[in-house]
Amino acid sequence: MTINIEYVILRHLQMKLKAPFTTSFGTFQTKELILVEVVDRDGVSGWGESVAFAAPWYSEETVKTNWHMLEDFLVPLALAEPIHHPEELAKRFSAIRQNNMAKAALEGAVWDLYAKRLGVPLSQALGGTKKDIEVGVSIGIQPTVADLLQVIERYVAQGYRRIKVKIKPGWDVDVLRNVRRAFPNVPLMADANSAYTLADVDRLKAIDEFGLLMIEQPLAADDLLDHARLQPLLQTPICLDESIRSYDDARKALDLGSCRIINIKIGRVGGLGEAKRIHDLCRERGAPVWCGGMLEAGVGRAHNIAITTLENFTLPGDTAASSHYWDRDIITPEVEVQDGLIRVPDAPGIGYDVDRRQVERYTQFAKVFHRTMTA
Ligand SMILES: O=C(O)CCC(=O)c1ccccc1C(=O)O
Ligand SMILES: [Mg+2]
Repeated sequence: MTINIEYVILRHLQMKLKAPFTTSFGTFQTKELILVEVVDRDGVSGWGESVAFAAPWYSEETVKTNWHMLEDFLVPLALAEPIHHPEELAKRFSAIRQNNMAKAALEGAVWDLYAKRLGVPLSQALGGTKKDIEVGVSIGIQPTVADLLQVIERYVAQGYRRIKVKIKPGWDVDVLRNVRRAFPNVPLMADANSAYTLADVDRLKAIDEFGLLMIEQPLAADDLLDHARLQPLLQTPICLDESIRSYDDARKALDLGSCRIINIKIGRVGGLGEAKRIHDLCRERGAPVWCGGMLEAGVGRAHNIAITTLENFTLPGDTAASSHYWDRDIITPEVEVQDGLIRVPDAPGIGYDVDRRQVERYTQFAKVFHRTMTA
């Protein structure tokens, strides 16, 4: 198949979160994001979403650096020549270092277009087989432990398959003890977002008694070695998030024993193609994976659902319902969770319609890039 992109529209959206979301590194009140629409000669649209945040707390990429990379480098590369397969685009992008979230946003739009042209769901185009996916929910740091227990109660009642709580020094061992006491059987994990160092090893060991599924990214975002030192000292499996930006990072982490589980975020690793390669590697190595979240709007959420249909996504991810984040999402239908499950859509491409009226409402500015006329 040949994809000829006729033009690309970048839109900058701002969406208010229903509730502030607090991690060890800061609080999110609103989400700014870039929506990528690629349109081919027949007027078929493919959609992608940049998951970079407005500020460089989680990673060095931001909404503005993504816009710059897309406008000045990536969109011109995508428009330069026909594309025969989305994987080809990722190869074209490899000349540009890092900037994975910007690359993934455009690559994801091309994957959606590719699957729509084939007339198959994106999940199927990626090789996924599941008809529904099990999901969990990530719960931010709350003002008090009582607040946290109340929030967890609500999500457990909604049927989410596992609860993730954010931790940081001073909001960790006691908090987890209280959560465990109130919910002795709930599948539970904690995400530190790099808030600790090896000097905190005793505090981290103290977490072992709560029988967590895993502890996510306790140490530095760019580290594999200290995590490899830490893992043998803990019973709790380490899951890496921030540290895994490529297939090679995943290979090295598994070789070193830096983790036993990997959180795959499509944006962080540079696209669906790389996400799938990491998934395949982890399957061969017997390491389970799950799909992380970046407070995505509907388009990014749909991509997460599609990749999660691959068989080695055996642990519930962070892809919660649209209504967990937004008063009104940008897709129809919105993503719904019933009994902790999301039904995988079977319409072509991402399988949800982009609601252009809502997109308009949230768009602050946009820019169109046309293929350069030749001959
Ligand atoms: O609900 C979500 O989308 C995931 C929430 C989450 O845990 C998160 C949110 C913002 C930045 C980093 C992370 C993370 O997984 O580390
Ligand atoms: Mg994380």
